[in-house]
Amino acid sequence: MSERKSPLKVNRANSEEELVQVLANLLKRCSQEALARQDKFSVGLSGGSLIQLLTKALKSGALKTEKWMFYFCDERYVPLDDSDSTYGAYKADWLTHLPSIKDSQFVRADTTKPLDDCAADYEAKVRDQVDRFDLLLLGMGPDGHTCSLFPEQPATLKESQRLVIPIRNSPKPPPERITFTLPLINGARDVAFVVTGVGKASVVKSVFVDLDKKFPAAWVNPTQGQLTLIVDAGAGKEI
Ligand SMILES: O=C1O[C@H](COP(=O)(O)O)[C@@H](O)[C@H](O)[C@H]1O
Repeated sequence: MSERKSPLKVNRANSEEELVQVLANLLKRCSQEALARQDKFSVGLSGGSLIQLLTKALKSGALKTEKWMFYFCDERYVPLDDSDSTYGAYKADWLTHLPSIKDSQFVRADTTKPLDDCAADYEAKVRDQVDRFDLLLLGMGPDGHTCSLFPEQPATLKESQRLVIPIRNSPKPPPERITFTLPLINGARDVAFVVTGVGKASVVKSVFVDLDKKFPAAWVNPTQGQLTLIVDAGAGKEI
């Protein structure tokens, strides 16, 4: 058990429609706050189940996205056109549903470089372009992993210098990835987990109520930012 640096805000949605609306409201608030401070809204994206929910939120929210820049909280080390590529998945979805978002708004990893260089190069891009992320959208697996920080690889949680690291032997395929580290994640202004499905109910309790540090997601604790949990009825069943 350890203390949160700021209170956790929990949003429980009773339907997918409601969850999408909560996500749209979060995007609206964070983008308005960011654009009142500066000329750009920096958002870190995760993959997996978040992709389609975010697409729906962006569609329903009728938000002006010209000044938004999208980064990847983690990325699979595969070619950009591989079906496992998170960038590729967003690109395919948004090309169809959100044509106003341009490819130049994605800051993607160069997976043609060797894995270590790919991570270092992505870190250099982040350091060059972002002082502090305005919003990170995170998912969580049933094993309590977030980004590509897995419970089987606890050393990744101790990283204190690098902001983006390579991952080898990921327990979830594909085995090679790059991921944001805790110093970068916990420096963000807003960090929101979007977690759905009853299969994640018990890990949601372990992470967000018990703060059980054997789960990487429990290490997410923004030092001066807001942490939000958005769950559907299934994932929120035990909290
Ligand atoms: O492999 C990954 O998994 C997590 C969780 O995905 P979900 O489908 O269970 O929501 C995701 O957040 C991460 O970006 C991805 O690389």
